[in-house]
Amino acid sequence: MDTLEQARAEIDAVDAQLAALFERRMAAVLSVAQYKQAHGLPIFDAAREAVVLEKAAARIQNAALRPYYKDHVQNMMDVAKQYEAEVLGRNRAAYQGVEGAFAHIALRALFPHAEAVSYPTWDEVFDAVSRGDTAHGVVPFENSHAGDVSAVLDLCYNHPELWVVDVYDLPISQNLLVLPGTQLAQLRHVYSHQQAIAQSETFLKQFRLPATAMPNTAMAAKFVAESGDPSKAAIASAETAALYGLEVLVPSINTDGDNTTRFIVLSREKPTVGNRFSLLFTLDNKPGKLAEVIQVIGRFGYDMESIKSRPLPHVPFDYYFYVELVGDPSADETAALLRELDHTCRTVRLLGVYTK
Ligand SMILES: O=C(O)C(=O)C[C@]1(C(=O)O)C=C[C@@H](O)C=C1
Repeated sequence: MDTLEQARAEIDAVDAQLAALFERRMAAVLSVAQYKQAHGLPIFDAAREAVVLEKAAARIQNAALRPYYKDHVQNMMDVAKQYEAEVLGRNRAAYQGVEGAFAHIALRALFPHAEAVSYPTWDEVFDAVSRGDTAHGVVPFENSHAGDVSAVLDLCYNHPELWVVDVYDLPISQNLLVLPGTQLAQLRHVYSHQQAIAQSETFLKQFRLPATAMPNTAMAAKFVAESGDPSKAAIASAETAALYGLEVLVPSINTDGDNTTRFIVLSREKPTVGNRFSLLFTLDNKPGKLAEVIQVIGRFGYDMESIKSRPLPHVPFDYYFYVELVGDPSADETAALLRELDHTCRTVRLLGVYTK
């Protein structure tokens, strides 16, 4: 046996032992999952993971191997979480913000029985779904008045492992929330999410109220409630007022009466059934390329309900495109359309399949 063969024989022997240990570990993970199910505990346990990683690092003699081993153990835990989610019926959904935020209201409507798990940023919602900590993620995609939530579209672009499996339109009514008994004349400053501020622009201008952006509307309400300061107000939903002991001083201050926010549902599982689908594509910078794509879509008979373009993350002055098409994504023509677009575009990817 030469050295290569010898080394590979050793790898095979170690892998055989690891496989048996992997099965043993997963059997223990299954017991943990069942315990968590019985006691209503979340799958993800950040404190436990930190302890597991610390113990793992301490067991490695060779310092150069330590970071690799930590990665390996983290991967094992990520796989364990996916397994746990699977056996527990994957009934967790992620959203950004705090209870009462619009994303939380949308999540409740979409998944009334799921455990709603809050994350501080959209980025972390995407990561949670990606890692399998939650089966779904609910994030805002566009607002009928303030427009696209571009950062979310960029995250979709940057997470090719995730799919959009559903959309949900939530009518948004922005209300001016104050401490009980406060009058309009007492107000000096307003706090809310940047989009809610944009949606209430006319009202804020009319009453000359400066506004400060916060990560979400519910956090703004919480901040106003905790400040105890009657010169401060928040813009948020009526549900949020009840949650934080605030009063609706002026209801529906949003400029656009039909203000609606569209939320998308993210999943790691590829959807198959729906009457709409969305694509992300990039093009070579040549004359007529975009027109060519639009022509192909038209030739296949798909009605295009939306088209957006965004700067490519990390590539200055290059762009990617998003389109939403009406049609059956499982039809043979869709596969043919994607094959043809594969030739026309630099890259093309099916992002979502859902019913509207
Ligand atoms: O110990 C647990 O709580 C587990 O679910 C097991 C495990 C692991 O694989 O070690 C997996 C997920 C948790 O976030 C922490 C640890």
